[in-house]
Parts: sequence; structure tokens; C-alpha cells
Amino acid sequence: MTTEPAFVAAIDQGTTSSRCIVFDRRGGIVSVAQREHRQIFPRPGWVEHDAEEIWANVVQVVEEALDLADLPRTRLAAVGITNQRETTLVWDRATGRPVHNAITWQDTRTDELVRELGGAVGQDRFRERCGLPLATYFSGPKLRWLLRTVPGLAERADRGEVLFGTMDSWLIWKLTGGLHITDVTNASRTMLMNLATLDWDDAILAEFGVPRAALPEIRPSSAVYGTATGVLDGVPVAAALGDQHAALFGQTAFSPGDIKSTYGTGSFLLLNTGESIVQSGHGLLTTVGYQIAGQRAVYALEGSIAVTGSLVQWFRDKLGLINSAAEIETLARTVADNGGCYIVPAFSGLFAPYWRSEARGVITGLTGYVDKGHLARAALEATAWQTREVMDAMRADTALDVGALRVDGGMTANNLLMQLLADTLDVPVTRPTVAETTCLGAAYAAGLAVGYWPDLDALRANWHKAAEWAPAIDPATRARGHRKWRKAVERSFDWTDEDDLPQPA
Ligand SMILES: Nc1ncnc2c1ncn2[C@@H]1O[C@H](COP(=O)(O)OP(=O)(O)O)[C@@H](O)[C@H]1O
Ligand SMILES: O=P(O)(O)OC[C@H](O)CO
Repeated sequence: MTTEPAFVAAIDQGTTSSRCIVFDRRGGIVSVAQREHRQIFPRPGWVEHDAEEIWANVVQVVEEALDLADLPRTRLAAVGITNQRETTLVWDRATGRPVHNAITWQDTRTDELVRELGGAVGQDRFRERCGLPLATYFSGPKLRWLLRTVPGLAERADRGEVLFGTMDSWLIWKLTGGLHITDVTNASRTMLMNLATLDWDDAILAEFGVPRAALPEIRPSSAVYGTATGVLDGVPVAAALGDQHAALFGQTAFSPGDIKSTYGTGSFLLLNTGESIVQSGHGLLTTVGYQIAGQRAVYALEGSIAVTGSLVQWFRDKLGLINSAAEIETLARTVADNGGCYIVPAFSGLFAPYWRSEARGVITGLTGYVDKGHLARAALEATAWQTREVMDAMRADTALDVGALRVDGGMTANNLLMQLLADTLDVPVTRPTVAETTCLGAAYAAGLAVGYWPDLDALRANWHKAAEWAPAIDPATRARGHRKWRKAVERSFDWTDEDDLPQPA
């Protein structure tokens, strides 16, 4: 029996669960294990995670995935990490204990602090250096909140006694027994990293009141950081990427103009812009796509959409119109079109390209003719139109020829949605054979770092199209739909008022 390392593992530490997948050399899935963790809601708008619980889950899913594959850890050539982005943790350097629960990316407790940091100049004050608008979404404001709020923490951070990290850093620290590292993609979501130098930006650090002593070393996404101890004893820890960046890598979107969209609870489009740092004039984020050790970073433009799959969950859990997410397709297929109805799911404002926190959801175009089938269809169309607006922004920001859209994520099981996307975008939509592109991307980056895969071409050769949808509606129908969608979006604006009561979590 051979004992050569012949597999690569990926750990995906997501918003609702942690997973481990073992892959073979063709990028095929050998085993999967997954565990959910608690969502902690201390107050309306606050969402925390217990980092110790997450670590315990990670250990369990790694053990389970190895057991299921019937593999000892010695058969792993490397492990790669991918993670929910922006979620912020501070822990004690000496004890390794978190000083506070992790503050997640959806948490809006820094609303006021963000307005204060923006001052008269507003949300784009730091954009040129870090690629991001000032928003509660990113790690920097969350870290500032912790340093200001937890008694004695700022002084301890100055003395280097406590460490900041996103979930990649936490897992690398735990896996390696004490290396304090992050990768360029995760660092690019903090607001604290300068996109051009790929180092922490001293001027921003000073404004946010963050000492360098608390920050991890920034490394490429694909590089050997160290060797694991404990559950993966002896296995090289060789990659880290934010989950959306990992999906870009897993889709082998390595050339400028390549674009992927991941359809889960929300949706995230990333467009590879090569070595160019493209500043968006149309509401997109500039971010690092990935960096391979010894090479220059590859940048990306990102369009983040807050609500897509969660609208389907709302149909199921709050309206009771369907029993499962998949049933939305059956219901939407009972009608030929949306019956004039449009849904803008601005449940907590609108992200890209609008960034309107005061917007709220609307259902518009209602007549007595509209039935639940039309509503279901409008819900799917909302995902398509939101994607279209992000792609339009990408086209406006770059001269890149955006070809087919590579899709992945839970919603891509919906074939009607895939056709609606192709019709709305007027580009082909392709779905790969391996839908787990996030884990696959982390595995690819780790395998590349240890020579398990020789180069990007070997990874490209692993990508196979499972299905493709071509645009099939006439331009006049598309244009009419677009016009109506824009009118519907405008009706969602300016909804919240100063004296609105906070909504319970
Ligand atoms: N057949 C389907 N049609 C439409 N939406 C779906 C379908 N299957 C799953 N979803 C939606 O996809 C989301 C789950 O996708 P997943 O990739 O697991 O998300 P995440 O990684 O964000 O948890 C849920 O919001 C669910 O409502
Ligand atoms: O864990 P997910 O899949 O919900 O992704 C979260 C994103 O990384 C947030 O930016």
C-alpha cells in the first residue's frame, strides 16, 4: 500500500458552518465533513461567533473528513484555508484565549464609529489606498471598536500582548501552534492594508488607532506558512484566501477579464483585473484576487450583493410559500413571466453598486393578476438583475472584455435562475462539474505551494463545464425588464427615517 501524500485538504471556515473537504489530484472530492456553529445576537444588529467553538468544530470536521476518506494525515500533501471574510478576532498572545467573541462581517455596531471616521470627507476617505469605502462591513472599524471598548485592550495591544486576526489568522495560529500570519486577500478586507505596497498602511493605522504590534504578517495566498501540529501534525499549512477569492481561484479565473459569481445567502462577483489596481467609479470594491509566492499580486473588482439566496429562504421561512429552497423553481415555472411584478430585496439596505443603507425592500407592480408563481419568478429575477447591475458597473470601470460568467454556490442548482441570468446579462453562464469551488480554490493554492500541482495550467485542465446557458430573449424584452427593475430600485431608496425604531435581531 502506498503511503505517498496523494491528497490535499481544504478547511472552509464559513459564516454559518466550518467544513473540511479532501481533494484528489484531478480536483475531485474524496470526502466532506461539516459542522454548524452558533450565531450569537447580543443586541439588534450585532452578530458574534465564539472562536473557540469554531476551532473545536474545525478539529472535528478535519478528523471526520479524514475518517470518511479512510486516510491518515500523512497522505495529505498540504492543507489550505479559506474563510468568511472581515470577521474580526483579538486573542491573548500568551494564553491563546480570545479576549472577546469574534465580531462578524454582518455586524453593524460600528455604524456611528464609521460616520465619525468619515468626517466631512465621508465614506471614500481611504478608498484610494485600501480599495474600500468606509463601512461597518470591514475589519478595521470592528478592531477599533474592540480597542476602544474592551478595558485595557488598547494598552495591551501597544505592548504586543494581544493579537488581531481574521478567521484565517486564527486557524493558522491554532494549527501551527503560534504563527501569526494572514494572507493578502484577507488583509485586503480590513481597510488597513495598502493595495499597492501589500503592507499595513501606517497612515491608516494611525487614524484607526491600531498598533502594528497587534497585526499579523501579511503573506501571499499560496505559500508554505509552516507545519501543522495536533490534528494535522506534520502537514504543510500552505494557503489562505478569503472565501470569495478562493472561489475565483477554484474557478481557475486566472486571466484578466475572467469573472465568477458565487450564489449563496448573498452573492459575490469577482472580476480578475490582472496586475492593475482598478479604482471603481461605480460602487465596486477593489481587492486582491490572490497572490502566489514569488509572484506579483493579481487584483480584482468585487460586487457584493447582500440578499439573493436569503430571499428564497424568506419565501420559505417567513411567507411559507415553499417548503424547500428548490421549490422556488417549481413555483416560478407555473407562470411564463413575472406578471409585471418586481422585488427589490433591500432587507438591510443595498450593497453594490448602490451602498444605500437607508433603502428597504419593496414589492412593486402589484395588480390583482399577480399570483404566488409571479412572486417566485420576481424573486429569482431579483438575483439576475442585481447581478446585471454589478456587471454593468464592472464594464463601466474597465475596458476588459467580460466573456462568460462562471457560477457556483447553492443557488446554481436552480436551472431556471441560470437561464434568467443568461437572458438578463446577455452573456453565457457556465457551471463547472465541481460546485465546491471555494474549498477547491484553497486546495489548489495549497497544492500549488508544495508542488502537488505544477502550475496554473494543470489547474485549468481540471476545470470542466457541467452545463451552460445561452441568452435566449430578445433585446426589447430585456431592455423593458431593465427599465422596470431600475424604477423598482428607486422605490426602495430613502425608506428609513431618523425616528424609526430599531428592529429586533
Ligand atoms: N434550488 C435552489 N433555488 C434557489 N435558491 C436555492 C436553491 N438551493 C439553495 N438555494 C439558496 O442558496 C443558499 C445556500 O447556498 P450556499 O452556497 O450553501 O450558501 P452559503 O455558503 O452562503 O451558506 C440559501 O440561501 C438557499 O435559499
Ligand atoms: O461565509 P459566507 O459564504 O457567507 O461568505 C461571507 C463573505 O466572505 C463575507 O464577505
